[in-house]
Amino acid sequence: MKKKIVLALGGNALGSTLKEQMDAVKYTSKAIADLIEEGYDVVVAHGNGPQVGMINNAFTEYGKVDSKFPYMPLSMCVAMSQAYIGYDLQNALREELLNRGIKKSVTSIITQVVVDEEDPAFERPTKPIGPFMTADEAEVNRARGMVVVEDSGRGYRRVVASPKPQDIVEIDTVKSLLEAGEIVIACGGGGIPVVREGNHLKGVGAVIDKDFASSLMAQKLDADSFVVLTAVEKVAIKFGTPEQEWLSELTLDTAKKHIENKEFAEGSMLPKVLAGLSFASSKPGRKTLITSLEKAADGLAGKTGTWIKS
Ligand SMILES: Nc1ncnc2c1ncn2[C@@H]1O[C@H](COP(=O)(O)OP(=O)(O)O)[C@@H](O)[C@H]1O
Ligand SMILES: NC(=O)OP(=O)(O)O
Repeated sequence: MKKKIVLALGGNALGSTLKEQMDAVKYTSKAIADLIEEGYDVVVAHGNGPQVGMINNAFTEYGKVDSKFPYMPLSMCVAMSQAYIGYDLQNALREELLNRGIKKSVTSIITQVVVDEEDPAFERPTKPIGPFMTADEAEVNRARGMVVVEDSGRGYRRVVASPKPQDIVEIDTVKSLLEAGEIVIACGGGGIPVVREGNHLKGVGAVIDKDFASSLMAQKLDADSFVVLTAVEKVAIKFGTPEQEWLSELTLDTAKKHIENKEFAEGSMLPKVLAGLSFASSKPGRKTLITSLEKAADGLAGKTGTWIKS
């Protein structure tokens, strides 16, 4: 039987600017097409931090030129980022598959993800979006009402609320397309954050973490494996120190111990490990792989990467 996998693509698979994105998606599509050729049924999710920040900044700047222009909600900017990235990614993947003689349609689904309006994350913005800033630019933007934090010595970045995903509105559509043998791109940028108001879905100002949203999607699709693709081949403890130790496997217990010891950086590796743990512990037999895009096929073949198993 074919194996179902959900891939979560990190920032290095997409680039930050349009030129970088157009180049990166070609490269990324080759790695995804390799997995499709190997016989995996694939659903792809992706991040949007740089892109959603760029879109939001563009509307803010335009608002200064045209005072009649209405405020553009962050939820709408997430929707735009899904289309902006999905358009390039689905075309690159479609072309790569055709070049290999594989005829499969690739579809990006505008995906809404339900969050809890009472989620404490709304009171404590943590998700970095947009470009890095200098200390002076950070001050100017703080005066405009943005929350800006210093990011691990790399500069300053705007942060926004990042509530936990509770439900995926379009999950049945994703399931149907997957069962029909199509390649689906869904939960882009963690999904458009919405809250339910009866039959109405109201967009809210936040950016959901794509690792948490794609872990939830993998659980709802009953995927065999959840695969988090980032810039490192494995997860490490004592990361970035001379004692750094790459890990091939994390059990639920060892992962919890390393989390308590603060081995995984908040805002980068920690959400990946937590999202991976959530999938691996949701049903016996489910496994999460964290590795790089280049090593995805080797990782799935059990040759590398960090596997999280229950
Ligand atoms: N313990 C760790 N093990 C491995 N990488 C880590 C660790 N802590 C932090 N990192 C860093 O986290 C990065 C992944 O986070 P990030 O770049 O935010 O993800 P994304 O690929 O989704 O954009 C890795 O490339 C690495 O530089
Ligand atoms: N939404 C999201 O998690 O984006 P990044 O992966 O780019 O941070």
